[in-house]
Amino acid sequence: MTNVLFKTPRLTTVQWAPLTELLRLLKIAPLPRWAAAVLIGIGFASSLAETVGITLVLFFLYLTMGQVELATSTNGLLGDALRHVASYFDNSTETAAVIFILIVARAGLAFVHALISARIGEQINEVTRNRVHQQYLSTSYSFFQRHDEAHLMEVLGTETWLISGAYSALTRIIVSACSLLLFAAFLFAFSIKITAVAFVGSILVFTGLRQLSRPIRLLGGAVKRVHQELGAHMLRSLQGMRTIRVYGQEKLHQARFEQTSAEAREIALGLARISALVSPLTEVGFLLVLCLITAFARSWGVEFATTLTTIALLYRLQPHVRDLQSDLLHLAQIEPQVRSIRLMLSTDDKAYPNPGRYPFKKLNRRILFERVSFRYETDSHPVLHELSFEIPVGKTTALVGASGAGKTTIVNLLLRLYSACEGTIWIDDLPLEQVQRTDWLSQLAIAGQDVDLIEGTVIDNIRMANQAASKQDIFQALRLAGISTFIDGLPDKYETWVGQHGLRFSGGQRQRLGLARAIVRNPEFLILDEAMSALDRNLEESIRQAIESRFRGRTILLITHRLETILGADHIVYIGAGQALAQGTPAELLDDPASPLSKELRTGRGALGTR
Ligand SMILES: Nc1ncnc2c1ncn2[C@@H]1O[C@H](COP(=O)(O)OP(=O)(O)OP(=O)(O)O)[C@@H](O)[C@H]1O
Repeated sequence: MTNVLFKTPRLTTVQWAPLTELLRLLKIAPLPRWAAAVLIGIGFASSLAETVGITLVLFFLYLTMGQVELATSTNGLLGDALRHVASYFDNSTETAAVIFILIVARAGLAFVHALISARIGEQINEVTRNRVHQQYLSTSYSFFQRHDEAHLMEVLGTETWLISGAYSALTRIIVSACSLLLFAAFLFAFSIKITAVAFVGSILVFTGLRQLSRPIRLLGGAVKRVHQELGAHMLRSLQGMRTIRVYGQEKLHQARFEQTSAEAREIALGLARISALVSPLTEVGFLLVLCLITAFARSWGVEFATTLTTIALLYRLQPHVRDLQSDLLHLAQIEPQVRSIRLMLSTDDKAYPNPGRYPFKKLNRRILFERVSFRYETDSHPVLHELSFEIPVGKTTALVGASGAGKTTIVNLLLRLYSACEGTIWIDDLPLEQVQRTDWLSQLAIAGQDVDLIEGTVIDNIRMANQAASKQDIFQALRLAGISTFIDGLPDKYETWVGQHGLRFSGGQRQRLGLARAIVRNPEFLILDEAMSALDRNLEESIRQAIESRFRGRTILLITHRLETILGADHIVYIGAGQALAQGTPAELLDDPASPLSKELRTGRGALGTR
């Protein structure tokens, strides 16, 4: 990913790459149809008001200096235009009034342009933000394994906000381009020769300034990288706060943060230095062009009025060229961010979970794994290899096996976080992938060893599993999970704020919150993946009994290393090296001297599969 983002396109494409990139992004987050036409129209009208205004200002000067005769005797279109103007206005007050109206009109148009541009820009920001967020929630779960959190935060939290700026720059580029065209048309009509000199000179200035685009783009890429690194440092410090302090790593982490922070400052300064060059270089470049024009005009004997008008127009043209350059450079600077948003929004390189076709009401007979193989990465070793076993409905099945045998992976497949690479998981008579995902998940709940607590209150955390749960349901679930007394004793009780890691709760309390969360869903199929591993035996036993009586007749999948729990199950599946090595009732497995369960029992362990 990082390589793709910072890969530098061929030099020939570098100049216009930022514009192309933005236009490609805008296709994904489309503009209202009328926007471009209206903005170009306003830009054009504004330029027209400006060019006509300049011509009138010149006429006004001739008028006040008593030089109208001389000016209107000029040949060519300028003479025609001035004669035309002279036939309308014979006093300076009227001319000044029209100039004033034109200036006000231009200012009004600029205001309307800014309003529309801001409105559409914010709309694009919003659409982009929402789509990136939606992308995070809808792409395959494995997508997140390949991207670091800092990058995902940077794209959603920072980069999506840059799009309105990019869009405003684009609209200003359109307006500046309109102005340039109109100025060029006026100049061309007044004097072809001078326009040719101005054109060649402007192209040289423009090309010279465009050379800044490459370093700016590279620095823009560096900004992205350094921001991402800063984000990674921040996440590390916040998420690893306890570890950093426990191991006394504060100085080291502060030093690393400061180093990246200093790098960010240097890059920002580099950008500021290059951007600051635009204005003086444009001014000097245009001054040279004006000198050239004056020299050529003299040697070609061009009339004074024509020379003066073209110079005035060219002088007014200069800010437009400068703005155009600044906006193009701004786009070049944020191109890496625009590209990263586009790549994030692109659906071509991403997989999406299959929503499934068939509605699903109730699990009736069994869940069957049939020769299921799975690997996390395409080229990695399979974690599950032609695994076959059954989870009978309405019973408690214990999944046993050594650490790393693949038990949680089986749960991940059942939760449809991943899909089997080969083989089929049957839900009664339907392959799991074909069952409507939302229907299937509505029947399911999981409590695990590590509980994903979110920023929010205790109630918010429990409601993650069931938004419709009443407070009464939540209290009952917490009671069943054996944590209600503790919560009742907290100053804010159920409104107590639970941080991301729930660090104010002990490991066992966090697990019980996770259990309450699963219980409140009232599932037909409950998965307990080492969900009580942090509890003492007595507490585990009492909660397990409470859960069993509450969910009697429903399907429970239990992953545990505790022997008593395993022996209390209706059905046991023993997993080893990604395969089911044995399965049956506890009695069947204990009676079979070859079964791994009876072998382990003979070794006299109190816990199974811990090797
Ligand atoms: N997201 C992942 N990406 C790559 N490999 C993974 C991922 N999750 C698990 N694995 C690998 O898959 C194998 C099985 O892991 P799994 O968590 O399913 O084992 P487990 O039987 O639940 O172990 P434990 O009892 O220790 O929880 C391990 O070798 C592990 O490294």
